Amino acid sequence: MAGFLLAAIMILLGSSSSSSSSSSGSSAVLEPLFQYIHGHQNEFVQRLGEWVAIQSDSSDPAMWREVKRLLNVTAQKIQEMGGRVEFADVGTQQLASGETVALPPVLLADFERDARKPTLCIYGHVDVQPAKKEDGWVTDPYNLTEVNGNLYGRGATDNKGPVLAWLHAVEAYQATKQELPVNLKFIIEGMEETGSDGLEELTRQRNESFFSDVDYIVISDNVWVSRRPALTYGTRGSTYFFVEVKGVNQDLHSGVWGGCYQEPMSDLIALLDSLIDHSGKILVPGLNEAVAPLTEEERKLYENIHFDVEEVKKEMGINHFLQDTKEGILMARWRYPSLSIHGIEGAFSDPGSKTVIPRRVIGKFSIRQVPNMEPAVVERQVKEHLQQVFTKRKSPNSLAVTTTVGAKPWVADLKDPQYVAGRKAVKAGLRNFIVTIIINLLISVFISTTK
Ligand SMILES: CC(C)C[C@H](NC(=O)CN)C(=O)O
Repeated sequence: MAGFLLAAIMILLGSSSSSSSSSSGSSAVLEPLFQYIHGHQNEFVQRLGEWVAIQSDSSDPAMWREVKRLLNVTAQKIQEMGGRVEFADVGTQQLASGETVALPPVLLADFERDARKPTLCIYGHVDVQPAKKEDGWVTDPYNLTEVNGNLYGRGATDNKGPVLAWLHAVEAYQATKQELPVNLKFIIEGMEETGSDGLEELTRQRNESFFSDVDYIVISDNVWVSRRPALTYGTRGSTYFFVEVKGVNQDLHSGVWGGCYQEPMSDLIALLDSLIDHSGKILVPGLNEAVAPLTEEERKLYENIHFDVEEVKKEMGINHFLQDTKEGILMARWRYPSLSIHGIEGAFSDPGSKTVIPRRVIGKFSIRQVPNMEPAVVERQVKEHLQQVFTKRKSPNSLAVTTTVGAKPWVADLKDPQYVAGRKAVKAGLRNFIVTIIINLLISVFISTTK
């Protein structure tokens, strides 16, 4: 929690060092800010606990009321700090049942503007993906719990903590009567975890209004590679697949019916197994061909990235990576496509045994895509491949493949002035932070020796 807040402060201070504002990233600003943060740590964590307790699961339309509740809580906090808020309508979604429902709105907010300062727009989301204790959580996912100095709760990192960190940074500036070095705007959504329905269209519509004076957008919705600050300059895209195999019209007892007909689950397992091999290679024909080739310049970038393979192995409990080198592992995570199987709906997954043969199962997997892959092409390639495998099995069951999400990959130019400024800002913020820590240490040593 303190890490997110620190990162937010670092960015604000970093931005101030390049603006003409009288505020500066000196210890005169930092000192009261850090004191305020230190003194309100429990309150901040308690607020994060309240946010985590709101089950804002955007994958379930029945839970959208909770998504809206948290958007309201966020708006209220912004208003209490003097911000203006607007809930922008982003249309409707048709559910599998055929019913059409209104999507949770997107929260747009801003604070009083000073024309001499640059304007920073913070993007964040307050929705989460489903989480149940049975999924393997050690603690209740919706009850923020501290274990060995770390806070665990659904959405604590992705993305409630970072959104709150920004709000707490504003609170700290205001409470200590420090002038914010930038103008701030917020765009907070509640549908990110299911593909940000309506968001792209909204940003287009508001390009000439809400976004017209925005100089920089900050997306605090990613993780650092190590404990060193990191700027994300690209993310992989994603297409989410549902593979439905339907058999008879009721679940059957394996002792009574097993052996006399083709079970949907066997078809599904064969289909899922045809997607990827033991080395992580995606077996869908044509899919890897679109991947942008690795240039020497790009390869070199990976050499300097701090990522301690042995430490990560220990921390994550991974005893073997599919790649042999740090660079190979990072490239597999960032610049090559990957395919992950997430679950099977309709299959028995509770503890204990059950001898039922499910009549209908839906396999779920997703493909992370990279430049120059096109979600529409990937979708076609996967559907054709699955159909071919299914046809070869001569199964009497029925197959249906559908998709959601379809997010394109993006990669920014690291030499773009905004990234150059971002790097400088992080360095400046970090330098100021370290200087303040040293000054504080020296002061406390001086006080204790003169007592
Ligand atoms: C489009 C995806 C389903 C969204 C999801 N986003 C995040 O995790 C962002 N922190 C993802 O799985 O990438």
